Amino acid sequence: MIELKQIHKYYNPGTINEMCLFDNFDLTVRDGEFVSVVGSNGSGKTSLLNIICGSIRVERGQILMNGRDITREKEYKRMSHIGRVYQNPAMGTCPTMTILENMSLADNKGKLYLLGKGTDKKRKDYYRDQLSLLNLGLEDKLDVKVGSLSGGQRQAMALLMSTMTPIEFLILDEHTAALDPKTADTIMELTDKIVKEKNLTTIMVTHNLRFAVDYGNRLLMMHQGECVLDKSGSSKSRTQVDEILKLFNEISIECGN
Ligand SMILES: Nc1ncnc2c1ncn2[C@@H]1O[C@H](COP(=O)(O)OP(=O)(O)OP(=O)(O)O)[C@@H](O)[C@H]1O
Repeated sequence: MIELKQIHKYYNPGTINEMCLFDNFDLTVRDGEFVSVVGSNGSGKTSLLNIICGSIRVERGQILMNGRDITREKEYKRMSHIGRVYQNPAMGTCPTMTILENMSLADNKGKLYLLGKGTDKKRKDYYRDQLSLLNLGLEDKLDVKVGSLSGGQRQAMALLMSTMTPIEFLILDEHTAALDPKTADTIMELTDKIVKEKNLTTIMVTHNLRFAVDYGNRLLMMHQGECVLDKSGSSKSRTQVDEILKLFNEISIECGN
């Protein structure tokens, strides 16, 4: 479970550009929830993910992970429990290394890793098995540099790599946004499969309202640092894209956009 309690987040505090994004913001994500987060540009979605991952600090409030206060814990420590996939496929993989090296790197997340050390046959077979789940033929290209793969192939690898070690939480930051519609569909199906198989508590920020509606068991809409919609259970499963779009438009009109 992830709990954010009375979070205050200011950008540029003490300057003329000071901006209060979160003012007493609360959110609880329960175990096993797959939360889709939508919202207009600048509504605070990425900041929310950054606060959970420890990439940015908060001025006030508490962040709890399974009841443990991690508010002051460094990002690298938190990330041993969290997998994160970014919008840019280049963020989650190393382009100058081969598929095998990337898999080995992800496999050794959090451990003292010696690049010179070879990967034994058993481990190589395991990587092949994992890669074959992607149905992209990458299991036969272990020696190919990841930089030569397509964006979709790299994002599939980033997803696999971020969920290889035992994690509890998966953070998806517009992870299909840079992909063509068909590849985005494939990656989304793969995401759903991994989330279900590994029973990961997941937060997915997306601008794709169809994905937000079709996947996950909870839907949040953010606006100006607040949750203006929070649907779960049967209410979420009954939600239609049109309904979300209508709310989006109403909010935009209110803001004069
Ligand atoms: N490092 C920063 N310094 C100053 N202001 C920031 C910083 N990061 C974000 N902001 C501001 O905080 C607000 C929320 O930004 P954030 O990136 O969290 O929104 P978002 O909902 O993810 O937007 P988008 O959909 O465009 O990615 C915006 O007004 C943005 O300008």
